[in-house]
Amino acid sequence: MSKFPPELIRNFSIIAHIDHGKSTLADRLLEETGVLTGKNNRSQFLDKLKVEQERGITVKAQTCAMFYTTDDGKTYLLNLIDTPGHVDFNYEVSRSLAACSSVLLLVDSSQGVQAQTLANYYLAIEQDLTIIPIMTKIDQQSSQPDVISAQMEQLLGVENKDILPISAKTGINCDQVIPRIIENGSKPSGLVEAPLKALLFDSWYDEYFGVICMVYVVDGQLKIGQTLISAYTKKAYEILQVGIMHPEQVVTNALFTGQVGYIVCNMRTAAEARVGDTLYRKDQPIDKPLPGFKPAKPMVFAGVFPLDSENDFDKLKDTIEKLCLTDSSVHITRENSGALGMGFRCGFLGLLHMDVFKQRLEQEFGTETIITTPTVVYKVAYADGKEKLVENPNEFPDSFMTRKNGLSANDAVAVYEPIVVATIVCPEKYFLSVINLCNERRGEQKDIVNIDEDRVSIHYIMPLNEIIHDFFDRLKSLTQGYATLDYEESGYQQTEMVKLNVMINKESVDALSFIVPKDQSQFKAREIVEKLRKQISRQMYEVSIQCAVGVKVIASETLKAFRKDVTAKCYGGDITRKRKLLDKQKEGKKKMKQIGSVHIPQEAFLSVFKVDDGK
Ligand SMILES: Nc1nc2c(ncn2[C@@H]2O[C@H](COP(=O)(O)OP(=O)(O)OP(=O)(O)O)[C@@H](O)[C@H]2O)c(=O)[nH]1
Repeated sequence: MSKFPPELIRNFSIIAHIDHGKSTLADRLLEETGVLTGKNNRSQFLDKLKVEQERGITVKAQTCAMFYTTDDGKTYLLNLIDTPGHVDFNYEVSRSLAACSSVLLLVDSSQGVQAQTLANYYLAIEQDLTIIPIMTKIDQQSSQPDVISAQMEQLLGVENKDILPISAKTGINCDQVIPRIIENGSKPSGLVEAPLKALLFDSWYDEYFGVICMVYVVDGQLKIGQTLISAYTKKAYEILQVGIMHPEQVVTNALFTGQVGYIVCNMRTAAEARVGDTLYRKDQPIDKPLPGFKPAKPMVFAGVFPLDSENDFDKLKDTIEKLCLTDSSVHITRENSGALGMGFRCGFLGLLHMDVFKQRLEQEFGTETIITTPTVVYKVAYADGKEKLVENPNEFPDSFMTRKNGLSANDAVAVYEPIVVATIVCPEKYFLSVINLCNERRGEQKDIVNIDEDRVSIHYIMPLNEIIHDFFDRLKSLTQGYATLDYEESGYQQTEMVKLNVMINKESVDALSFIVPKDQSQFKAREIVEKLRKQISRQMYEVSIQCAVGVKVIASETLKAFRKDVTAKCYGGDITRKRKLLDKQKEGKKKMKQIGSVHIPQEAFLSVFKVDDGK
């Protein structure tokens, strides 16, 4: 590819609330520039993963180069960097934005400004990007262009005359989008003659090429055969292939200042490609790396176990390893549970990320897995002043010491939980229900702003633990789907939590223990033992189901002894039929987990893990 001077390059992203039409607009732009032709034209080209197509959401940011020649004969290189829209993936949004100079800020002309529009807008402002406001879906009957433009003016600091109304679906005004990007968007501001500084902003694993890194050449240039150094690890890599995504890999052998493209070098694992890292040339040392990103930090942890731990563990291990090659933001360690056998402790960016991972796992793995109740990472303080991060309920202390003197070093004295600032945008008529829900979930009101006559934007400080347990679903159902949510982590705050231990016939079932606010422990304990009683069928002997905090039992149920006589319906003495039924019963037992002498069906675990606060 010829060397494009930075003034002929525009790197931009499309940012919007989920479902406001980013991918549809991206497809339009690819069509306008001839990237999508009959051969590869399918809707939403940028949404590559199967899960993305099934759920219609973008999970992983994809990038595509386009060429556009203006009336005065100048050819521009436009790099579109698609961004995911869901709250869990905010870190992907910010890392994509670091490769851009401008953003198309897209707002649905009937939905208006939503929680993620605001969150993404602030991310773009923080990074000093030029904002090109676009109002889309104007073909819709429910579209309210005047109301929504006024909202955009008020909340997004844009001028009415700059808002471009379009329909990405029918194509109205879509031909004006690229000219706007060229005229109003900023060019990259790097230094052509300076030593190379390339920002690694995305990576994935390709079965054929291995690790592929997306880079933005901030200063200088890079070429095939050069040796690059990672500013983070100081490891050296030889560039084996360089190119652009157009939309598939197209080899160019070099990338120049301001360009975005991919490199293949001898990186072995996705973990080596650290997003936010600066790559520089071995023969051109640099003073300091580019400012990095906030590293993606797992916020929600859960255990993942095969249903049949004896036979399927290796297969699960292979599948998880394979998935992690393409999604390095999942954090994996081995976990051994007395009840569920060998499995993995996995850390996710949020609940949607966990859900997407689970769905991909089931697609690849082919069978169902057990995912234990998700938990956040607690910080536990000990008497000797040390602190420990706890991501597994089993490592949570059984009790906390309240007295000041006579403590030994290992005594836990306090617990802190992660908190977030949540932004909820909803119609005013649901305002009270939303406030009640937030209060119920231990939230603390920060402020409330009227967006317009009908809608409000509500800010709450909330424990993350309350958000990960079906908060979003409850919010949606209370507001008939109208509320939108975004949240940002905001450190830790001291709290009072206890660990609930579940015991079956006095034996502790590690996989079922979980952490709850102290003042809800009684209610939660009752709920668990009742759920278990319903799910565990009667056995040959009496079974006690108990829930305890430390050694103190706070809820218990007893199942009376009983043998389910599966042959009762077989009148007469057909011994073969009777044998068959008994065999079937035995078979059924195999699908159960044995806790001591008690067989617990998978459904019992699943029912406890299923988030349901009974409201
Ligand atoms: N009527 C109409 N529908 C549109 C338009 N643009 C997008 N849509 C529809 O809106 C829905 C969401 O569009 P997407 O392009 O998938 O939205 P997105 O913002 O990429 O979604 P995420 O990637 O999940 O954030 C789809 O059903 C589109 O067909 C438009 O201009 N007019």
